[in-house]
Amino acid sequence: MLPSAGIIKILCESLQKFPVKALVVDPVMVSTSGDSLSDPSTLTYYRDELFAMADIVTPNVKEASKLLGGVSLHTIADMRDAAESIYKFGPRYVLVKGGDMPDSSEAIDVFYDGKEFVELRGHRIKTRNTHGTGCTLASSIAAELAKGSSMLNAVQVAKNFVESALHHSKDLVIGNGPQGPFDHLFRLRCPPYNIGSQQRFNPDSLFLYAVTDSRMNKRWGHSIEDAVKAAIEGGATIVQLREKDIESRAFLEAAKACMDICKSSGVPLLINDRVDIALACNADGVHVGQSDISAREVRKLLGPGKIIGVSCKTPAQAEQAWRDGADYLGCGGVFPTTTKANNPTLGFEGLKAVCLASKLPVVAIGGINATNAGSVMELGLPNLKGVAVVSALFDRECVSTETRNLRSILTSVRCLA
Ligand SMILES: Cc1ncc(COP(=O)(O)OP(=O)(O)O)c(N)n1
Ligand SMILES: Cc1ncsc1CCOP(=O)(O)O
Ligand SMILES: [Mg+2]
Repeated sequence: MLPSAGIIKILCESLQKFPVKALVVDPVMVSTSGDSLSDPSTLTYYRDELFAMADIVTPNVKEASKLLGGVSLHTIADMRDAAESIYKFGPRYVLVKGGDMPDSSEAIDVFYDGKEFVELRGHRIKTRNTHGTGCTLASSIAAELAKGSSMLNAVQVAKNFVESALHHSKDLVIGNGPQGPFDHLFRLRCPPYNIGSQQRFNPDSLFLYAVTDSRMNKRWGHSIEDAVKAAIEGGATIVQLREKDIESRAFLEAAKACMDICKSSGVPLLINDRVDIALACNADGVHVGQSDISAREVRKLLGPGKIIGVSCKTPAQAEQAWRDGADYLGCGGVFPTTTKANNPTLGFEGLKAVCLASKLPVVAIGGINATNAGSVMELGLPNLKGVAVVSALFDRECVSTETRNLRSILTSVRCLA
């Protein structure tokens, strides 16, 4: 908070003398509650001195209006115009935050890089505990930039963090004023972070991802529960129920039983495609593909604490999945597969392209078995966390033996790395 022109001047001089790696300027002029927090003479100094040095400027709509001489901002189009005008003051990027826009079911921020606009959409969390959201967002952006993130990435991560913190603090009752504080340390306060007793997603759990298939189980006379039990016994680190031809009622019963099995072993259980089943059995998450409900919609339905995986075959799909709030990407078919009809084979080149384009953890899928799993992990891509396997585990008589064998192959590659 820079309350006077003199202080902004001193700050600018200091920044010239001691340049910083990235400068995030949150022009704290009007609080969410509407209070003016700086003297009117600061306006010129913000616009003419500080903004030109900034990597990003992050006004809320009231501040954007003030910076632009009191223009009214009521629509996304107004926010875009404001971002364009503020960009002319010289920062590299502008983020106009729409959290205070009335009558909107979403919290939409407009990001502008001088050429293109990106609308960042989040859930509007109904709570009075919003004190300090702007400061938190700006600080989170700075922290992400310090970690080496790109600007859009940093903004998205920061926005996700604020949304999660708001969600986890929404029912706190502290203090009397119109606004309450929110809890930045919510991840420590409720280690489950997830709803219920589940653990927050650990990308290392993608190491050996067992994906079930009801036809294969039928062929070998295995129930879904037995197959899942055997996969976990053999060392599967995460399980997905991919049951394409089972009736909903039977699926839910099996999913509930599998939840009990997975919970007692500390292995996350995801449901393929079916958000309804995931909600009904309180699964750890959902995996969706490009023709399923989007990750953004799934996130709205499941909330911030659940795991969402998205199948991606291209860098563009990976970028979209990240924007939509996915936790990991499933990339494949790396090799030809007969488990999923008409699934294009990407090969190592396709897998590499997706991994390199994203910061999200990736699990490779498609035709992976004991003979080729090692070669996938030997690619040594830092965000490639593991392999997802269907037939090489479940189209076999002894699921636990196959899983154990694959796990030991993956472990030996990891030990050599
Ligand atoms: C881990 C993982 N990766 C990819 C997929 C494929 O999902 P999708 O493209 O939606 O195809 P279906 O599995 O629904 O046929 C997956 N299931 N799991
Ligand atoms: C679901 C899916 N998505 C891409 S490939 C594939 C099938 C993987 O099955 P398998 O491991 O038997 O090749
Ligand atoms: Mg699907």
